[in-house]
Amino acid sequence: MAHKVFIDGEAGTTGLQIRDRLQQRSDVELIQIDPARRKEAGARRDAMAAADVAILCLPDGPAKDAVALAEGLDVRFIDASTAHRVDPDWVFGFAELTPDARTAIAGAKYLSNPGCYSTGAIALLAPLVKAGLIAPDEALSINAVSGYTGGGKELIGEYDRGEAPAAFVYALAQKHKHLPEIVKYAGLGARPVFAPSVGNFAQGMAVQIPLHLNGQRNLDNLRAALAAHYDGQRFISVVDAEARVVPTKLNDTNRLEISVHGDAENGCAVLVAVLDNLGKGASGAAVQNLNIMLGTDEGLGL
Ligand SMILES: NC(=O)C1=CN([C@@H]2O[C@H](COP(=O)(O)OP(=O)(O)OC[C@H]3O[C@@H](n4cnc5c(N)ncnc54)[C@H](OP(=O)(O)O)[C@@H]3O)[C@@H](O)[C@H]2O)C=CC1
Ligand SMILES: CC(=O)N[C@@H](CCC(=O)OP(=O)(O)O)C(=O)O
Repeated sequence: MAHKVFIDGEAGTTGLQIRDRLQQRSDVELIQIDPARRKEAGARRDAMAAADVAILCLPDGPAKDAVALAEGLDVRFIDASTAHRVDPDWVFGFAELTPDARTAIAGAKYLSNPGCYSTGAIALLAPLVKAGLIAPDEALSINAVSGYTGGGKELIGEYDRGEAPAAFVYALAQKHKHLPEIVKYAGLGARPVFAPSVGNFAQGMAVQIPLHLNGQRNLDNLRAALAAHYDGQRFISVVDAEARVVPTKLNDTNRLEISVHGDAENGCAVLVAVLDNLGKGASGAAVQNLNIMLGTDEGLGL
């Protein structure tokens, strides 16, 4: 029998991409509501009651409301928003993070999907903190460039109407919503400085972490620790450092690629993660998590 899945926020950027990935599948039946009623509490509760899994592709407030709305229902959640990512009652859906992550995801009733920038930053930092090559309390900085779909319908509208600049840097007040999850899941004891930016391209991102080399921390050891952590993973790999890193390289895939750049003589390095903000950074990861929760092949539809 097909698994019943309701995408709350199906008309949004993340929701549409999840729907595209699921609607061809015979093992999944999408529960849909009349678009005109898509924000009505009653219609949404009925849809959640009929579903095995509800995928929330909503802003944070409505995502919290949706969980409250489902009180008493036998439905599992995947929340694509930031609302529950550091909530201890929710499983953080990053399958490649730890050896037992997939077991936790498979058994989750409440699962939060990682943020796009966070996916890149945590993918780079967590293995290196664990390997002792980055101290948890080290003063770190993270730079990133994202396609504009990361800003949802509102920012997409600005670019579509020609009202947005070719590129901009933002969130410099250090209150970006991804910082708490980066600190928690990378295993940091101090908040990194985060400077994201947006460019005039729809999808794709590159997350960069500059590092000074020292003692054990050389380019080979950094690369070896990351390669060992992701050895055998289907969607994350360590690749050669190219002169140009192109943020759109992995668009329309669920992949994330890591490269280690730098110069031993100068003692400086930059770690880079490339991913599609709508792929491994959102909708692809949500489908990967759904597959693990349903006990099907992790890469189905990806
Ligand atoms: N875009 C990205 O790269 C990523 C997004 N996310 C997260 O996913 C979530 C969705 O983001 P995104 O798809 O980009 O956003 P969009 O703005 O594209 O879509 C949000 C959708 O939610 C709907 N919505 C808003 N309020 C309500 C409500 N009260 N009840 C029901 N539906 C509502 C909107 O309806 P309407 O159609 O009327 O506007 C819209 O369809 C957010 O929490 C975002 O942070 C996570 C990772 C990456
Ligand atoms: C380009 C852009 O605006 N990006 C968004 C992050 C993407 C997103 O919505 O992230 P989560 O839902 O994963 O937290 C931002 O910086 O707020």
